[in-house]
Amino acid sequence: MTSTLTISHLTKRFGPVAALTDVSLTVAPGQRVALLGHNGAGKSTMMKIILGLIPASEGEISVCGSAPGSAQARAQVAYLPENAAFHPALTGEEQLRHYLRLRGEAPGQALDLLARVGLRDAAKRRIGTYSKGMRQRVGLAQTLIGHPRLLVLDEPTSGLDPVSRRDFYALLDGLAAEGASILLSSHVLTEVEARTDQILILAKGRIEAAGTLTGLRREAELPVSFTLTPAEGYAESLIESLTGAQLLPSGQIQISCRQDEKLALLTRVTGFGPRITDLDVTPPSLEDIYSHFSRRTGQ
Ligand SMILES: Nc1ncnc2c1ncn2[C@@H]1O[C@H](COP(=O)(O)OP(=O)(O)OP(=O)(O)O)[C@@H](O)[C@H]1O
Repeated sequence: MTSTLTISHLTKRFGPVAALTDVSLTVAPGQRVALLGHNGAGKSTMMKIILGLIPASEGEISVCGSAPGSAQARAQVAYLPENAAFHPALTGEEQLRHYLRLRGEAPGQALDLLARVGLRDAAKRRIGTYSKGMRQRVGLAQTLIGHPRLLVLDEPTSGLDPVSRRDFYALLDGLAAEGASILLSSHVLTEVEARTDQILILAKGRIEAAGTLTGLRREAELPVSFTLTPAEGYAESLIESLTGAQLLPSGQIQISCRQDEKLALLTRVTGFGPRITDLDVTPPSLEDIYSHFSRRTGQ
C-alpha cells in the first residue's frame, strides 16, 4: 500500500541549531502516529516541514506522493495549529463557511461539520463567546474539510476537558478507519497511549525511540507490576513466599517482574487460590517508557 507520508533522513538546521537530525518516518493510510518529545525536541519543526511552510536542510519528504507544500499535497493535508485563532465576531457557522469557500467546497456543509465536533447548538453564536475547548473544536471542524488524507495536529487536545478529549479521539478513530492518516503531537501521554498505532519519541531533534506501544515496552525492558489483595490473615505468609514482594499501606501486596517472567508469575499467583481476593497486573505505562527513553538522552 502506498504510504501517505514518507520522511527519509530529514535534517533541519536553524543557523547553528540542529532542530532535527536524520529523522525518518513512514505513515500508512489509516495509521495514527503520536509525536512525543520535550519542549524544543523538534515536533513543530517537523510538522512545518511536512506542511511545506519551511524547507528541510537535508532529506526527502513525500506527502501523498507529492512535494510538501505543493498544490497536490496541500489539497490532501489538513493542519490544526496548537493555538488556532479565529475571528471573534464571526459565528462558528460563518467561520466554517469562509474556510469551505477558500477550499473550493460547498459552504452548505458548515453545519454538518460543526455537528461532527459537537458544536451544532453553538453554530450561530459568535466565536468570541466560545470557550477555549469550543474554539479548538472549530479548528478540528476546519481540518475535516475536503476529506483530507493526512491530518497534522499540533497538541490538538490542549484546552479540552476529559469528555471532549475522549470524543475527540473517537472522532479521530472514525477518520482513521476511513483511511485518513493522523500525525499528532501531545504532552498528555495517558491519552495518546491507547489511541495511536505508532509512537515516535524525539529528543533534541533525533528519534530516540519509535514503534508500537508493545514494541517500545519490549525495547525498554521495564518491569510489570502485580498488585495482590490478600484474603484476611494471609498477607504475611504470601509476602514470605514471594521474593521481593512489598506490603503497601493499603494492605495490598506489590511485586514486579520482567516482561518475560510475567506468565510464570501469573501462574504462581493464581495458584494461591482463595488466599488472594483480587489481582491487578499493570504493564509499564507510556509515561514510564517515555521517561526511560528521555533519561537516556539526559532530558
Ligand atoms: N525559526 C527558528 N529559528 C531558530 N530556531 C528555531 C526556529 N524554530 C525552532 N527553532 C529551534 O528548533 C528547536 C526545535 O523547536 P520546535 O518548536 O520544533 O520544538 P517542539 O518540539 O515543537 O517544542 P514544544 O513542545 O515546546 O512546542 C528548538 O531548539 C527551537 O528553539
